[in-house]
Amino acid sequence: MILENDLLLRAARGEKVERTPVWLMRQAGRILPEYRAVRASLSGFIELVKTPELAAEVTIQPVDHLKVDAAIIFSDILVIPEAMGLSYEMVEKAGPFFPEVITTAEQVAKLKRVNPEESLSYVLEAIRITKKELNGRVPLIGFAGAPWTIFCYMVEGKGSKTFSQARRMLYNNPDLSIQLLDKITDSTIHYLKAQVEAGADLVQIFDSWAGILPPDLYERFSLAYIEKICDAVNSVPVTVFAKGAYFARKAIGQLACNTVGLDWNMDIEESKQLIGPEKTLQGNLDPCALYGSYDQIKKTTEEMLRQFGDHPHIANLGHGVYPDTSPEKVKCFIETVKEFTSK
Ligand SMILES: Cc1c2[nH]c(c1CCC(=O)O)Cc1[nH]c(c(CCC(=O)O)c1C)Cc1[nH]c(c(CCC(=O)O)c1C)Cc1[nH]c(c(C)c1CCC(=O)O)C2
Repeated sequence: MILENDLLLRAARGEKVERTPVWLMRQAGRILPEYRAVRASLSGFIELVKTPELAAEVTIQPVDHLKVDAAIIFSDILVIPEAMGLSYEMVEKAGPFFPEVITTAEQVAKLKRVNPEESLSYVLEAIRITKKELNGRVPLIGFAGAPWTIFCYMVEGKGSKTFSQARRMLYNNPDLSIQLLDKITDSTIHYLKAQVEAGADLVQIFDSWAGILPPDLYERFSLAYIEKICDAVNSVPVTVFAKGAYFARKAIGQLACNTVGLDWNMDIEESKQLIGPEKTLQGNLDPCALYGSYDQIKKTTEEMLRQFGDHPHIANLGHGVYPDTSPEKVKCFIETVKEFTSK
């Protein structure tokens, strides 16, 4: 299908664009009253993720209400561990929780190789419905967690500031760690390819816990697996967002991806130098900047855009939008990007 607005895809491929495309990580979610209304009618987050018609509806809400240049499929990175046999719960105000965590080789051996058409058919169906309802208005982004970030949740069992159980396994049992990372990587590749077949126009890999590893362990236990995914998924543009991995920017620039996501700690000029001219950069306004006044938001957004200059760029925040951000402030960010870069 021909897209009416394909700015995101052209920018990802490094082509010249009339203006910078803009979307927000976590745009489909609690910032929108329309999302909260759908969510309130259900027993929980996981039910929403598993009901394709409703997942498609909340995926499209930010396109209608915020006028972003892309939709991102409403799902979670944790659907992969669940499809491998490790189910999760989403505890209100606390986040994900896995009743069983991985500690032994027997458990890793028992994990299933994901067949997305079976165990993740609800995501694929949500993608098909979304594509149909978007009707070419904007591209649809698919996604998955990076193997290391998924490993963190499967070993730790919940969110953590340090993920010390997950990091501990890398030191105490590197062989088992590798077996688990291999299995996650294999399933993730199948899953992302299935998303593309279902209609995803670009895919993003979220390595949310990249920043907690020392550089050498990051190369061995995370980047090596992201590299396999980038090599395998080559029919649509790929974005790698490794939060906190400022030490790995040069190596990330060597991956077979199109776009590199920057978090708000990463200096833009330095990132351009390290990552090089071949990659589009995505990001990286501090999500907290959206708590400022309209004038402040406009000023900090314009300053960010000036720093990216004419380097291929997709405007976004440096991480997901915080749930208590006003949608009007989000709109101010989006409109500033559109106005400032159309000049
Ligand atoms: C680490 C991670 C997770 N999930 C995700 C990541 C990587 C990105 C990141 O670093 O933030 C990815 C994710 N999760 C969600 C999306 C939807 C698409 C989008 O709009 O970006 C995406 C891309 C929905 C969600 N995922 C979650 C919610 C909130 C649950 C709700 O609405 O009830 C949403 C909308 C829950 C979730 N899911 C996860 C956590 C830690 C939490 C709890 C924290 C929180 O509540 O925000 C795991």
